[in-house]
Amino acid sequence: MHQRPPKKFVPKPFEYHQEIELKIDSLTNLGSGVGRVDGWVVFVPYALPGETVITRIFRNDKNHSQGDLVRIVEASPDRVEPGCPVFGRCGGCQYQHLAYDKQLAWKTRQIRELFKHMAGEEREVNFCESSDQIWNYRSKITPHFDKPKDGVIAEIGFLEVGRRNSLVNVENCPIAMKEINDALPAVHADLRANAKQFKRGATVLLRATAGRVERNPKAIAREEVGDVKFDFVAGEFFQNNPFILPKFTEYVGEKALAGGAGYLVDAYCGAGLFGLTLATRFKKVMGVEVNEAGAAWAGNNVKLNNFDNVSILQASAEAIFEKIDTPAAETAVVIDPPRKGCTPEFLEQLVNFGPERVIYVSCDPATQVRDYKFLRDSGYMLEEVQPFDLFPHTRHVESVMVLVKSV
Ligand SMILES: C[S@@+](CC[C@H](N)C(=O)[O-])C[C@H]1O[C@@H](n2cnc3c(N)ncnc32)[C@H](O)[C@@H]1O
Repeated sequence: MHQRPPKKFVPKPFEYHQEIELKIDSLTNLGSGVGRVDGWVVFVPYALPGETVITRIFRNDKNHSQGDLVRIVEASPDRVEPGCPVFGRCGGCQYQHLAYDKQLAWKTRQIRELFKHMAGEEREVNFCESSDQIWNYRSKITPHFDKPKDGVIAEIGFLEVGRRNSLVNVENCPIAMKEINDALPAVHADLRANAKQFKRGATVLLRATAGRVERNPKAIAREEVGDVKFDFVAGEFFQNNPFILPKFTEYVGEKALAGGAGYLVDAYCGAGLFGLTLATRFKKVMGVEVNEAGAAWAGNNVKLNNFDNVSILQASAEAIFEKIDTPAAETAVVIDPPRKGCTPEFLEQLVNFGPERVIYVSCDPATQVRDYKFLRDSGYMLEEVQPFDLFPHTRHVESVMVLVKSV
């Protein structure tokens, strides 16, 4: 007898908790294994390509089903021991059980598949560039806890896989930097000792900065990339894998310069990462940031590093090109929008300005490919796609597209 199904369970094509044997042949960009039964797709998190597994179905959707991994009948040679005791329960990492070079290969392939499915193109994608450090790389974590019950905090950690309101206690996070892990037990102890003060749950910040850990989101943090210094507000955005930033910014710089541009626009500039690391190679750099505090700190970083050829504009990227007076044919534009990508208004202004090349940096390749189609249809040719693994052991990947004006 199978367990009683939830009310909304659709009983086709599988029964609730039916166990089936499945051969896994690929990985989705959410990190789930994919297998097929007579052509019907079944997603199984933590099952790897090449494996035969037993899965227990818990949901049938319109064109696929979802199952839990019950048992591995035949393991992949790429399966490795995860580095974290709560891997598989904690929602933070999806790939700790997959050999690192295969993580890179799958991230590369997933971007290739986005081009195929979203843009109808067979595209070469360069092999994903690895992070120099693949454990203890994250410079920021933000664990949560729920409202204390009877003065006791239960878990302090991250969302449990597949849940919206259940946390996994995380005492040590092997992808976070060593100083964060060194500080974590005292942070847990401190929160638990003060549990009675919390009327509700909260999120806490642990930001590694200059060899120490900052917990105040309003404090000023510092990062250095090569010999460029960045000050920013600890709770705000800064790329959180410092071990890959030198080669990441170097690549963006090399591509921005490749057509001979003397001017650089860094749209969505944050604390100024691209504009400032590349400032010495351009005659003039203009950074644009919508966040007022962010823009002020970017301006501050210009002074901190004594650049006299960089200006920072506090504005929405949508409204910058009217203010940019550099010759478009000699200007390269770096864009690095949030996950949702660029707005149509921004893209229209960009192509109306018509820079010689656009280096599009994105942490969500799906919205990036969507925006690429607009740029392609507006006369930009895709020269190269280079993923960077800013987030080892997770499903996330940073993707850089190099687009050159062709008409
Ligand atoms: C993914 S971050 C990149 C920041 C920076 N390039 C870096 O690598 O550190 C995106 C940035 O875009 C800013 N932003 C979001 N919408 C914007 C808009 N419409 N115009 C300008 N900046 C925007 C955010 O505040 C954030 O700092």
